[in-house]
Amino acid sequence: TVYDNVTRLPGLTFDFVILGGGTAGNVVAHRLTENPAFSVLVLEAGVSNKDVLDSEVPALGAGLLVPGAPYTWSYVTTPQTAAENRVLRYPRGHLLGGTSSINGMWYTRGSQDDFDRYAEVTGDPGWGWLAMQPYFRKNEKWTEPADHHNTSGQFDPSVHSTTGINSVSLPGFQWPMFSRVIKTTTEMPDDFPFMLDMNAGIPLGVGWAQSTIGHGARSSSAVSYLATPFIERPNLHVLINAQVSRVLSINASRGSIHFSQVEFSQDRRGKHSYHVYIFPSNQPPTELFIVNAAKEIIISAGSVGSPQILLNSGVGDRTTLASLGIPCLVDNPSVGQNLSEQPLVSNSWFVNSTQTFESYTQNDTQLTLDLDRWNRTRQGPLVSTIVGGQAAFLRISEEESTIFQQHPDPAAGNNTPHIELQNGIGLDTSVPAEGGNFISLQTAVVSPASRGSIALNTSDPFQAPLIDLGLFVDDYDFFAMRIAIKKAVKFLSGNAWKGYVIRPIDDLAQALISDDALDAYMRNTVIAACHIVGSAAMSPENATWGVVNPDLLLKGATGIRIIDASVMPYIPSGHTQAPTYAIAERGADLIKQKWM
Ligand SMILES: Cc1cc2nc3c(=O)[nH]c(=O)nc-3n(C[C@H](O)[C@H](O)[C@H](O)COP(=O)(O)OP(=O)(O)OC[C@H]3O[C@@H](n4cnc5c(N)ncnc54)[C@H](O)[C@@H]3O)c2cc1C
Repeated sequence: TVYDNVTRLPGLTFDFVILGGGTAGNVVAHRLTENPAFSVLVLEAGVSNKDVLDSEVPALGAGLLVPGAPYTWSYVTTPQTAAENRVLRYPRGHLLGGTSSINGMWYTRGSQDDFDRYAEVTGDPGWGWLAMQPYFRKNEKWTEPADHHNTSGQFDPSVHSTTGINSVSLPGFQWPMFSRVIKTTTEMPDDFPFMLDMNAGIPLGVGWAQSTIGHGARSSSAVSYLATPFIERPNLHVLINAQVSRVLSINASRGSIHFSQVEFSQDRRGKHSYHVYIFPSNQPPTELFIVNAAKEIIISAGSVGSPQILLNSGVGDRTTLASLGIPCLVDNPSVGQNLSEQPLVSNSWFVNSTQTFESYTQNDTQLTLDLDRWNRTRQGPLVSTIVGGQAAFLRISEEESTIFQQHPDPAAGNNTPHIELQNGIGLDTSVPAEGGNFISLQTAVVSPASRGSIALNTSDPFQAPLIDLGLFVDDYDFFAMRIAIKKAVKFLSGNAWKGYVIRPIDDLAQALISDDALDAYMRNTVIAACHIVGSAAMSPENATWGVVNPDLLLKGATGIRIIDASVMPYIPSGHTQAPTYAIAERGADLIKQKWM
C-alpha cells in the first residue's frame, strides 16, 4: 500500500526500513516482500508517481525538470571551478521511482571491464561481469518496440531476458536521423563501426539505443517493481512525503554502534528549519517521527541523499562533523568523497528537415494531436525520447593521442569506452527566436578522471547538501571532451548527412574556429550527464577507504546497508540506471541470504 500520512501506517516497527523509494529502493522492497514473513516500510521524500503524464510519456520527460515542479529535488551544484565557476542545476527524482521516474531512460549496462574492476577493487568476485549477469536478467524484461518494427540486426537476443520485471525496448518511432546514423557506420567503419548490442559486455562502436520503455511508456522502478499486484502485498508499506533526516542508534556508545531507528518528517519541502521532535508519545505527532527496523535499515537515497543521511547521523569525517556541531558516531572520512560524474556537452546543428522535435516545441497543435495518438494507441513520435535513438561509445586510440603516456587511463580496460556521442532529434536547449529544426550530438566523457564530493552545508538535515561534481577538474577529462567533439564533427561530415545537415548552430560554429575557442565553449557549456556514483563506495572489508563492505553493510557500525548508485567505486562507462538495478537485485539477495 502507498500511504501519504504516517498516521495511516499499520505500526511503527518493521523488519526492514528502506530510505528512498527510488530506482534501487523499490527493487529491494519488491524482492524482500517476496517473502511474506518480512515486513517492509519504504520512506520516500517525494510525491506519488501516479498520473504524472510527463513521467509516463517518454518524449515529455523534460517537463519534469522544470524548476519549481515537485518531481525533482531543487539542487544546484557548487561553483564548478574548471567550468567558469558556473553553478548548475542538478536534478534528482523526487517522486516514487526516484530518478528512474525522471531520467532519459537509456538502458546501458556498462562494460565487462567495469564490473570486473568492481570485483577486483572490492575483492568480491560476485561483483564481476559474469557473476552479475543473472541480476541484469532478473531486472530486464525485453519488450517489443511500440511500432513493432522488425528488430533483427538491431540487438543480440542472447544477452537479454524476457522474464524480468523492468521493460526494455528499442526505439518505437523511426526519425529520419536514425537511418543516416546507421549509414555512417558503413561509410566510416574504421572510425564508427556498427555495434550489434551495447549491452553485451564490449560497448564499442555505434549501436541502437535500448530504453526502459514498455509499450510506448516509461518503465520506472515504481511502474515495474511496485506495479499491481506487488504493491498490494500485505507486508509492503510505502510512505510518501516522508523525508528522512537521520538514522539513530539507541544507547550509542563508542565502539559498538547499532542503528535501528529512522527519524523523518512529512512535507518538509520548502521548509528550512529543524525542530526537536515530539514522538513517540500519545500526543498527535508533530514535525518529526521515528520508526524502528527490527532487522536492517537500507539506505537507498541515491548518490546525494545517502551520504547526506549518513553525515546528518554522525557517520563521516570526525573533524568536519565537529565543525558543524554534529556528534560523530562513526569516524569515516570517505563518506561523500570519491564522487564521480560524466561531463557532457550538447552540440547542435541546423537541419534541412521538418521532422525533428521542433515539430512540437514550435507547434502546440501537433503536440496535441500526437498526445491524443499516444493516449489512444501508445504509438507515434512521443513513444521515445528526444535523445535516445543511437549512441557511439568510442575509445581514444594511441594514434589519436599520446595522452596515456602522461596520464593513467581512467577507463576500466581495453573493452571500455572513453567517450560517448548520443544523437538527439532536436535542440535540447531553447529554440532560437528565428526558429529552425535541429539535431544534436551530445558528447560525454564516460570514463572520467575527475572526482567531486557531497558535503553538509549546515547541521540542519533538511537543507540541501553541497554538491561538487568536480567537472573538468582533472585536465584529462577536458582533453577527452575535446576529442569527443571533434569526433562528433567528423561523424556528421560523412555523405549520409549531405543535404541534411545545414550548419552548426552559432555557438558551436564559433567554437570550431580555433582550439582556444573550443576550450572556451567547453568550459562555458559543459553540464553533467547526471550519472553521479561513488559517494558511499564499497571497498574490501579491511580497507582504509570506502563506506560499505562488499556485502553493502556500512563499515564501523551494524544495522545499515546501503544499496543504490552511491556504492559503485567507479562510474560505469555508460549510463547508470541498469548497473544500479543490477546492484539492487544482488543487494536484495545478500539481505535474503542473511535473514532467510
Ligand atoms: C535528468 C537525468 C537523466 C538521466 N538519464 C539517464 C538515462 O537515460 N539512463 C541511465 O541509465 N541513467 C540516467 N540517469 C541516471 C540514473 O537515473 C541514476 O543513476 C539512477 O536512477 C540512480 O538510482 P538510485 O537508486 O541511486 O537513486 P534514485 O533513483 O535517485 O533514488 C533515491 C530516492 O531516494 C529519495 N530520497 C533522497 N533523499 C531522501 C531522504 N532524505 N528521505 C527520503 N527519501 C529520500 C529520492 O527522492 C529518490 O526517490 C539520469 C539521471 C538524471 C537526473
